[in-house]
Amino acid sequence: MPATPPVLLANEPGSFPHGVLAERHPAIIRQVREAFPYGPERHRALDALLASCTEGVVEPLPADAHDAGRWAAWGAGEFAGRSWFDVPWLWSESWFYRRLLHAVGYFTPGPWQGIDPFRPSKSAELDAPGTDQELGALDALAERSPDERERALLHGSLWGNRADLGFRLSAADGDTPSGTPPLVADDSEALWALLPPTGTATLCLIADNAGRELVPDLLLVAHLLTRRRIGRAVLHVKPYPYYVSDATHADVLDALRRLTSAPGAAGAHGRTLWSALTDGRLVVRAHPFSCAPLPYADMPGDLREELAGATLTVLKGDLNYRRLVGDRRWPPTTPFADVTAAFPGPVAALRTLKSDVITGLDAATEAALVAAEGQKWRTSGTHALIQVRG
Ligand SMILES: O=P(O)(O)OC[C@H]1O[C@](O)(CO)[C@@H](O)[C@@H]1O
Repeated sequence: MPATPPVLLANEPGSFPHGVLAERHPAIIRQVREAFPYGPERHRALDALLASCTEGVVEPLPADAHDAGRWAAWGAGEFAGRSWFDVPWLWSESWFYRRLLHAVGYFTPGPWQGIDPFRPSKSAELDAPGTDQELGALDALAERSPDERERALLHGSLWGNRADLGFRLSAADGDTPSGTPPLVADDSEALWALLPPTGTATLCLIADNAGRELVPDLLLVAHLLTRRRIGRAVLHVKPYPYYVSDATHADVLDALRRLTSAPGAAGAHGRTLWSALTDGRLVVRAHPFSCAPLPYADMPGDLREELAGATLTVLKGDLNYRRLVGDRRWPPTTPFADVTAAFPGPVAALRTLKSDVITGLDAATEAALVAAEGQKWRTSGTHALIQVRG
């Protein structure tokens, strides 16, 4: 393995991480302000957060915050007093969402306690007419062979990470603007090989976004249960709202209701999931580490033990990928197996490319991407990967 590069910071103007802190976070604060009729106190707290995250320094959580100790252990003490731009990017992004929840009173006893500031946008996505069309497309899939169906559902889950629920029947479906292949790595055969139809496998699916990503994730789980490629699934979601659209338990219930009220194949999958939840074949977990600003290499013992017992853990999305391989600008040909060696048990990443982090490419693929797009392919979300380490 090449020398380990440093973790990404956001202190280089013009870089992708810098843009996230300098532009995306202020835009998220604007979006949240408009999501609900928050009172003056909440607006003042949002003003203070805006000033802190753009020009200020990391300030510790109030000592009585329920998770002050946890965040202290995760680095809040070490980074206090430093510019948000000078601490690891993964850390400052994660800290932003924790501070945002503080600003809107999510954890504070009172009327705003437990109100997800991102709920309006999550609901709009789930309720959009496009979702009906996409769910309707499942009926046409029923006429395809089981293998084709399975492949389409895997790709639905993969591309759902782009918030683009398309049940693609082939890897070459869709074009990238530069004409390069959408999939930069495809270990799907290895994934299927890990899940033969014996009905005994346990799948841990570490979910990413709610709505139009979570729906195809759930459909994939329903299909795997039905085909007995798995006997049990554990769906890991976030314990509180995070990274705008990350799925919480409430979002799982919303998605499930959307499915069970749909006609045709979507409704049937919804009922499969409902009964799997009630009989324990499907379990939802919200481990605190799911919102940790740390790589999975640092996961606590209880989570490590749980994932070690899974036949396969699937991690969805860009952020989970960054946490899986380390939030570093690896040479793209760094072997995926090497950077995931510390992960307990077989692991698969399903992700569209939305940050600079990438591993496991072959040299020809990297060269073709760079020739066609410079470095844009890393962050544009038009490429995706399926990587597996058995
Ligand atoms: O929803 P995903 O796929 O985890 O993507 C989130 C990505 O968006 C960003 O927050 C900003 O683009 C990245 O930091 C992060 O990796």
